[in-house]
Amino acid sequence: MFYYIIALLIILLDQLTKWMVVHYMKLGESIQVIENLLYITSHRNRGAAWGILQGQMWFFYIITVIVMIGLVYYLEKEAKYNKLFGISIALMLGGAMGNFIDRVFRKEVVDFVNTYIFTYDFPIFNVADSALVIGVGLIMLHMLREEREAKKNQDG
Ligand SMILES: CCC[C@@H]1OC(=O)[C@@H](C)C[C@H](C)CCCCC(=O)CCC[C@@H](CC)/C=C/C=C(\COC)CC[C@@H](O)[C@@H](O)C[C@H](O)CNC1=O
Repeated sequence: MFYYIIALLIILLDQLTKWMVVHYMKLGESIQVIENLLYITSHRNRGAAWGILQGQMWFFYIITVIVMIGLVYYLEKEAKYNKLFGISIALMLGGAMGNFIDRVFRKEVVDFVNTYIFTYDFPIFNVADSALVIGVGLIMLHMLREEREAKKNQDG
């Protein structure tokens, strides 16, 4: 149950930030936060990461529903016994849901975090994307840790 609250908090934070960008900024408007590093730019994306698959909403609905069913399944089956794994699933669940809500109600995803990493203009993303990427990263950490433990047990 605790993990669903994390997912819910991610969804609320994601939707709140997107709502503020939509209501207080014009499309394309940019606010500098840290010069040459971080800007808040009001942006919309009808695709997935890097704008791939523009407008393929049905594809996104199907993929997102499959991803969320898989995440809930793992959360119920495995993650109850492992905090790190549970939190990463919850982050991904919240992130997937955040963008899913945009795709259903807005038919596009609101993005606003505009970072220039080493002058490369990284695609503009949002809280939901960050939760997804952090969740993916934590899952990899969890798998590495499990592998190391398994090896240690094997070596005796
Ligand atoms: C983060 C997943 C993208 C997110 O997937 C989702 O919603 C999921 C739940 C549903 C998708 C239809 C299915 C996964 C597609 C996988 C994918 O796309 C490859 C992901 C690579 C990833 C490594 C894990 C890199 C990171 C990229 C970015 C995020 O950097 C922080 C750039 C984000 C900007 O292009 C922004 O415009 C995107 C826009 O907000 C819509 N977001 C999505 O489609």
